[in-house]
Amino acid sequence: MTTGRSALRRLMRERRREVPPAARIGAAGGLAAQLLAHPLPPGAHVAGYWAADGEIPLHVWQLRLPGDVTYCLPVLHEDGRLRFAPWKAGEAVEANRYGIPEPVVAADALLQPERLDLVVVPLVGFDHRCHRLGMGGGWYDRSFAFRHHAPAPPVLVGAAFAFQQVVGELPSEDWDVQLDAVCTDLSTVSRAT
Ligand SMILES: Nc1nc2c(c(=O)[nH]1)N(C=O)[C@@H](CNc1ccc(C(=O)N[C@@H](CCC(=O)O)C(=O)O)cc1)CN2
Ligand SMILES: Nc1ncnc2c1ncn2[C@@H]1O[C@H](COP(=O)(O)OP(=O)(O)OP(=O)(O)O)[C@@H](O)[C@H]1O
Repeated sequence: MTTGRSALRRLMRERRREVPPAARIGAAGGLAAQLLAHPLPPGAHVAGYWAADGEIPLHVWQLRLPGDVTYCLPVLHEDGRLRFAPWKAGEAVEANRYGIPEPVVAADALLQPERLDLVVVPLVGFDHRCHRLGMGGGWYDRSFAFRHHAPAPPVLVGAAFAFQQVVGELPSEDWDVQLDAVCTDLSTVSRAT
């Protein structure tokens, strides 16, 4: 069902980009409230993303995180798996090959995906089973493939506008990593256990 996936991806990306600025800012606040309901261990390492292509923004959540939490952003790595770099507002970033800013840090400051407690995962579409349709690079699926056989942490929580939930079920592939939950501006959908 590769065609189904690419047509849906195009449609959802268009809808995401069409959200007016005021609605986008309001949605970021609603999303933050949903995300903050997830308990974090003391000194947690969490990953967000730098919103691009109309994605729901994470800045409100980032600003409201407890002071002992380390916020990280994804960094593309040549082995096809993401690394995560601690990042605070104002620190240096550089556009990656997709034009998405990523922190400029020394290699030894990068964290492996396994090191994180909570990962907020960008997505294009999701369904009631917490299956995810991403941008099509397979980055999150490769990086968190270990979650097929291992329990959380990291807890994987998708972030989306409520309208990104599809009716019915997404066509899925063997490699798709199911999310533990998806938070939207309006509510949280949890994976059936
Ligand atoms: N904000 C954000 N950061 C992220 C992701 C994401 O979805 N959102 N990723 C989630 O995996 C990774 C990057 N994956 C991406 C995969 C494809 C495209 C993309 O725009 N593709 C273009 C054409 C490809 C190209 O230019 O080579 C397109 O589809 O139009 C962007 C990011 C890591 N960082
Ligand atoms: N665990 C894996 N091992 C090897 N290749 C993988 C794995 N997971 C995904 N891929 C590859 O990644 C490609 C893209 O996958 P898919 O279309 O599901 O990406 P996506 O989840 O939408 O993207 P992203 O995570 O970048 O947002 C697939 O064609 C597949 O070949």
